[in-house]
Amino acid sequence: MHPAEVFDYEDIQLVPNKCVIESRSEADTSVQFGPHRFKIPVVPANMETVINEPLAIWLAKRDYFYVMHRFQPEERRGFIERMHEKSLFASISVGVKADEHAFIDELAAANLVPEYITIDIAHGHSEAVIRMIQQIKEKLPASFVIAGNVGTPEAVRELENAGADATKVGIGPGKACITKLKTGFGTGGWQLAAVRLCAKAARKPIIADGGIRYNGDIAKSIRFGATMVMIGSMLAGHEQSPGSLLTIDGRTFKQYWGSASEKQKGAYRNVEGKQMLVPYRGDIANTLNAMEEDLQSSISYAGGRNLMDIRTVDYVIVKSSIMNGDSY
Ligand SMILES: NC(=O)C1=CN([C@@H]2O[C@H](COP(=O)(O)OP(=O)(O)OC[C@H]3O[C@@H](n4cnc5c(N)ncnc54)[C@H](OP(=O)(O)O)[C@@H]3O)[C@@H](O)[C@H]2O)C=CC1
Ligand SMILES: Nc1nc2c(ncn2[C@@H]2O[C@H](COP(=O)(O)O)[C@@H](O)[C@H]2O)c(=O)[nH]1
Repeated sequence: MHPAEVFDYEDIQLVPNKCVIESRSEADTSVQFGPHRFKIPVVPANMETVINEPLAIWLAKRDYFYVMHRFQPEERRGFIERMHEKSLFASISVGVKADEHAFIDELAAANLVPEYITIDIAHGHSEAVIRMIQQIKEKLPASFVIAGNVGTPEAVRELENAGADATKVGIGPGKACITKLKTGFGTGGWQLAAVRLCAKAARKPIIADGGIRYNGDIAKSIRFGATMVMIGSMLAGHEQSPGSLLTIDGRTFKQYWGSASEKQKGAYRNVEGKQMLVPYRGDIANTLNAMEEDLQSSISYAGGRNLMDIRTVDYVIVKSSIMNGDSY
């Protein structure tokens, strides 16, 4: 890989084009992803401190994408039923162990078909994920399958060839992640470049997952080939976020922990995530509205009218990668 091709969000600036709209409100940020069209190309991370059932309902009712986490497996069947009773789409996560294969069989036998199924494991370029994709495609062919996480073009191609409808890119760039420090592997520090390489190889949509620190990083992800952007820490600090609210020295925070943290696992075994606090940010509606408005502005700077007009703008690399502010 040429060094010039290795960069992260903070290293890139997009180059403006002549504006063709009279108001930012004319810019259309919506995106088609699988069977639905969503208001913005943003999905809260499928983590226990980021999404829960009330927030999933809130998001689905307002045309935002969501992916429910997989850490209360006994709740998932009822969750799908309750979403469908409300005429809302059901979007769940699964792992790859034997009981997860049994769960897919159970859904198929009950004719319960989630609109979206995300296969969520740390190292998604594996036979275990390929087997799970194949099983879902055989038993629940109408479900849109998102597989991950991966960090290479080869992995994207292999999971797509196995039947995945979308792949999720990002090994170790997350705020609560310590994979890069504990294992030496991943896309931490060059996540945006990894999204670019993966998107060039992809024939299906890519989700850029992890490392988003500013709203402008959403536009940068779209520029480099993502169709959807998964966000954890920036969406964990809200009134609706499941983590507990804490006040320290007069400042309010919400809990945020990695899905591979000791807190999530209940034991210090194969830990690749940490627990932390994120500033409390109030109503998530305001944050999502701000993301939409900033994306409308991005589209205007791109000289376009629609989200995908961002794809073709020029860019410059302005400085070297750092570790994205993360620490162990
Ligand atoms: N995006 C990211 O960078 C990362 C995300 N995570 C998140 O943490 C959660 C837990 O992830 P995960 O531990 O994969 O889930 P699981 O504990 O469900 O593991 C899934 C399966 O994959 C195996 N496995 C996991 N990692 C590896 C590996 N490196 N090599 C070989 N086999 C492996 C596990 O076996 P065994 O446990 O016996 O090895 C298990 O059988 C998920 O939500 C995941 O998304 C975790 C780390 C990185
Ligand atoms: N290496 C780890 N990555 C994790 C863990 N839990 C979640 N994640 C990934 O992070 C993103 C969110 O990133 P953010 O920068 O927006 O906060 C999430 O979607 C997962 O892919 C973990 O324990 N270890």
